[in-house]
Amino acid sequence: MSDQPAIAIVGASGRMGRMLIQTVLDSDQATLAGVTERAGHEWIGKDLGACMGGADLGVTVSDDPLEVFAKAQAVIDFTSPDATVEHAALAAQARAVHVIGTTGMDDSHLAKLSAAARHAPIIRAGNMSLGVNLLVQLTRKVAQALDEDFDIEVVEAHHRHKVDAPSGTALMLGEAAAEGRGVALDDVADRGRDGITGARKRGDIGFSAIRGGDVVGEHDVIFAAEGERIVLRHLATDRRIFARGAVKAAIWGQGKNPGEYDMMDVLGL
Ligand SMILES: NC(=O)C1=CN([C@@H]2O[C@H](COP(=O)(O)OP(=O)(O)OC[C@H]3O[C@@H](n4cnc5c(N)ncnc54)[C@H](O)[C@@H]3O)[C@@H](O)[C@H]2O)C=CC1
Ligand SMILES: O=C(O)C1=N[C@H](C(=O)O)C[C@H](O)C1
Repeated sequence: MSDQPAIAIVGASGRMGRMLIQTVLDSDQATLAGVTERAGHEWIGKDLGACMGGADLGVTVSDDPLEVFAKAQAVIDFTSPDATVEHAALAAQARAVHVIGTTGMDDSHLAKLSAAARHAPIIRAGNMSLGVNLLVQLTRKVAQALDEDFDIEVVEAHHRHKVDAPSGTALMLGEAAAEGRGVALDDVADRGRDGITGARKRGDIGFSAIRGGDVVGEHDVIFAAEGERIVLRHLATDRRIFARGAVKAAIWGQGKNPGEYDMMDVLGL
């Protein structure tokens, strides 16, 4: 076996799936173990290269994750919460590092991931880019330095196909702001303003989501006081930043003990 990890990509035809496959194929530090799509998808049983509009790669798109994971040291998963939970159990069975970018998880999904992480490492982040993970750190620091005279608002924009809101990144930023303030996000989050909402509650952390066109991902954390405003901003213009982070995580996770990790661990932030 080569010392480069073989990586399985699930959700091969997705916006992130395609980007991840290309990133692994271009990497000199990892190889492609195989790819999956959901049962019934038109790519199943076909050659991946042809599906992606190029020459044959000799890799057949599978709908059997366990068969693909058995050949892999890592699985990268940007699919849906229900699919990710199923993949987590199978990746744990195969003792493969599971890198999860999927967002929109609820508490029951997270509990199942924690159970799987008892058997193999899981690295999960709502955003795998270096820039956003730095922004998370900055947000925590700024929130720590300012008092509640500064109202905190997180504003995010994404493409028209995104199905969850607020984005995983917005929630990471909100969590960091709450931590900086020494409060629990659940106690202060204001996620759905509409109609006669009443004046803003002091100390709340507000979230707003814009959906349209092909926006890759934009996040502002606004600290607004009387007479001044600080805006921390990240603009993603290319999904490669997420794919590079995920492949880095898959490599970093090799040899790690079972448990739950995030991109702060991978990036050493
Ligand atoms: N953490 C991060 O850095 C990022 C996270 N994301 C998240 O990744 C997820 C996917 O995003 P996109 O690629 O834009 O969505 P997409 O809808 O383009 O792709 C998802 C793919 O997963 C496939 N899929 C669904 N169930 C499956 C199953 N059981 N087995 C195999 N494949 C299955 C779908 O058929 C689809 O091709 C979302 O939750 C999104 O928020 C997206 C970009 C960056
Ligand atoms: O769905 C997306 O596209 C993205 N999802 C992630 C999120 O929910 O924050 C990361 C990135 O913003 C793109």
